[in-house]
Amino acid sequence: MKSLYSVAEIRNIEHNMAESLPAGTLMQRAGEAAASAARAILAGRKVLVLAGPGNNGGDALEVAANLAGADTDLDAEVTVLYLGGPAPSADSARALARARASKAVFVDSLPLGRDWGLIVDGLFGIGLARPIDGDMRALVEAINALGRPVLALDVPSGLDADTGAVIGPDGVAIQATRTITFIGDKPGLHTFEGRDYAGQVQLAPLGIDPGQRPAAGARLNEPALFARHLAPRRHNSHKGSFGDVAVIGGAKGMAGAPLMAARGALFTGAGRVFVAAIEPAGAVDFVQPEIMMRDAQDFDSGDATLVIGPGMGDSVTAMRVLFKALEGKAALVIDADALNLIADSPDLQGRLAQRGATAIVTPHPLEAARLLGVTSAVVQGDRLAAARELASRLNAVVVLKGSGTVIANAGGAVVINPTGNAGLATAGSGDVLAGMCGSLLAQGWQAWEAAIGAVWVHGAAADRLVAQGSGPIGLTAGELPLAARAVLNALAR
Ligand SMILES: NC(=O)C1=CN([C@@H]2O[C@H](COP(=O)(O)OP(=O)(O)OC[C@H]3O[C@@H](n4cnc5c(N)ncnc54)[C@H](O)[C@@H]3O)[C@@H](O)[C@H]2O)[C@@H](O)CC1
Ligand SMILES: Nc1ncnc2c1ncn2[C@@H]1O[C@H](COP(=O)(O)OP(=O)(O)O)[C@@H](O)[C@H]1O
Ligand SMILES: [K+]
Repeated sequence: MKSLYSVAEIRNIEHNMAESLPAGTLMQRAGEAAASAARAILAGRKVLVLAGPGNNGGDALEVAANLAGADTDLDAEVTVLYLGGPAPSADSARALARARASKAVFVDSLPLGRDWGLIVDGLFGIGLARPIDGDMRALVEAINALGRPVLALDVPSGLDADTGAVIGPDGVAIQATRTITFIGDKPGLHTFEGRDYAGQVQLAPLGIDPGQRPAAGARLNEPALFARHLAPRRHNSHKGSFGDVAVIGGAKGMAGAPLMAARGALFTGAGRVFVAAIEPAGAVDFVQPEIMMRDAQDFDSGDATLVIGPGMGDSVTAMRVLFKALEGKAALVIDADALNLIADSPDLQGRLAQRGATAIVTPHPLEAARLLGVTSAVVQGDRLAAARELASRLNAVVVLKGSGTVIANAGGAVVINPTGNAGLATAGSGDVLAGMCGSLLAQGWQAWEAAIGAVWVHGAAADRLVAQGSGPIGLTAGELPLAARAVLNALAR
């Protein structure tokens, strides 16, 4: 299981471990792990180590001592820019003495030149308490402008390890190539701005075995979390075995949105797929004639799983079909315009909450903000908290979309999705995801697993397309269903 620990949880683990280990042990282990990570990505002889005033700086000094120690076989020139205060911790003071005794050269400003084979970022870790400003800010900007490989220690300096936001207002953060994070992985490295700043994330548990770590508040999505539903299909099956999905949406001028969702459902294995259009645009979809076209006004969805909202608009008809869907017993995916209608109506919010936890809601940050009555900046400022709060208010599985999609349920479980890329930032990709959620629900998956499974496969489909050269620039939502089919079949095998 890939646990993600909040800063408070990490501090707690540190606190418990400190009692059973000799002083300085964790910092020494951090310094050793980071020095091997540094060797692995070194792209030249010159190494610049940035060491800040706290224990993150102490880690950096350990790295410098290890790379420039008398006994090292590494032919590196290590320069240390030490920005420590007058009272370093005992651990940091010990690390400083070790680094001073090594071949590392200490400087007090950023040396000219840009031929660093590696820059080690030990300015701030999980102790950053306010935006980086003044000279330190200028240093961060200068480092980022160099465009050299950067290994961040624990967290890229300036990034909030809990939320993935650059600590602001108007903050800056180190842009890392790779982040080696200590004791436990952290949510902020995987969502919002975190993926861009952290680069590749590597965990160094520092010898603390999983049994000594309490359960984490969040985890990273992976197929093991939904694997129980990934069975090969039985020979003795028929289209009724894999459920019906009905996508309700498609107001005037928005006929494409429910079709995208319907294709998402069809290509991930739903037995039969309908589009019930608010404004019927045609009797057949000639690109995908398997999809059955109906009029939402008089459509009887029977037992079909409903995906409601793509391109649905806010007409009286839209409101009426949404009301009916919330009253019904069918499993439900609520997306796009349906979310906006619910945001405007405390009555509908109450009905959704009372319905039981069979609904998946798939807001992007602005839709989530409307539902919570805040701005999208507030939602993005703490995506985990926003998803948790929405899941609890709506008593539903919430998929808060965006880089590092956050999935939460009313029981407090939180998962961050690591698949996907900026190729998904294109119109219609959310519709495809909603259809995929509906498809897995229709095939009998539980709401939680349908949501995390669909999000994982949707992102992996985009990653597959990028690996084939079809993105991220110009990737279209219409390409996702076929790629998702390949990903899902590979998992099922
Ligand atoms: N305590 C432990 O057992 C371990 C700690 N480790 C390292 O220690 C780090 C946490 O250390 P700290 O708690 O000392 O925190 P940091 O090193 O992240 O930074 C705290 C220091 O920065 C100052 N500061 C905070 N915000 C500032 C700002 N905006 N501008 C200027 N100064 C600012 C604080 O006054 C304090 O001196 C972790 O991220 C990790 O790298 C590791 O060595 C593993 C073990
Ligand atoms: N930069 C990104 N990285 C990863 N996933 C992204 C990114 N941008 C968008 N996505 C994903 O693409 C989909 C977009 O959905 P949405 O915003 O509803 O768009 P639309 O309504 O146009 O389909 C979501 O699944 C979202 O998580
Ligand atoms: K750092």
